Amino acid sequence: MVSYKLTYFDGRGAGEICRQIFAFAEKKYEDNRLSDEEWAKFKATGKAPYNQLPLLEVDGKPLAQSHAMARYLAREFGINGKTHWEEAQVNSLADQFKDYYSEARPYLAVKLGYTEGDADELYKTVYLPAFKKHYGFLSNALKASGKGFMVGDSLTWIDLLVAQHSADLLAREGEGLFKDVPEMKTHSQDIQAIPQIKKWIEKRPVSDW
Ligand SMILES: N[C@@H](CCC(=O)N[C@@H](CS)C(=O)NCC(=O)O)C(=O)O
Repeated sequence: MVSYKLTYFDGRGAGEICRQIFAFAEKKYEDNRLSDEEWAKFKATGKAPYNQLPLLEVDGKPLAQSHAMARYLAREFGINGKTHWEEAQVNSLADQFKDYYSEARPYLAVKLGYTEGDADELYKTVYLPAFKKHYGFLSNALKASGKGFMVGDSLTWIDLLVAQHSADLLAREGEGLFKDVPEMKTHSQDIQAIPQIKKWIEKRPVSDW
């Protein structure tokens, strides 16, 4: 049997997508959560190829970069898209999601307490334009599929990634943010109601991020 170990911090962040893929596929893995002190020691071992987390170890072999890890696991467990074309659509959305995150980062960094700044001002000038643009793209994909999924007629890992981010936004920023894209709120709620995902959300460690 293949052994999987996921090392990340004690938060959802960039580690959560792999945890949800494991949860959906009902696969066993070690959910290794490090404190900042433990991370400093781990980093010094040089085991993380790019000196960052998350890190996935498959039978002891390391793989870094959360999207590469998610793509690998999704392919292993059959939620990467039913055809090569669907897989490419999933990858396209995932790359676009990274662009959204880069644009939103100045606001998110302040809002989550990593840097100092005027969160209200950044919300108006940086975050809202990024949200409107990129959630518009996500909404277009969802409407094009017409099946409640971002791509095709079944769940892929991009649904898990987007649904968790939307759930975090709904909890943190409120429902008003989704007034022009209510279908994205429904998408998040529907994906997170999938029995394996719902079960994981109920039992996962509680964290602020
Ligand atoms: N593009 C990378 C980003 C990884 C990243 O930014 N990791 C942060 C935590 S979310 C980290 O390891 N921070 C600790 C450090 O850099 O020492 C991914 O998606 O995996």
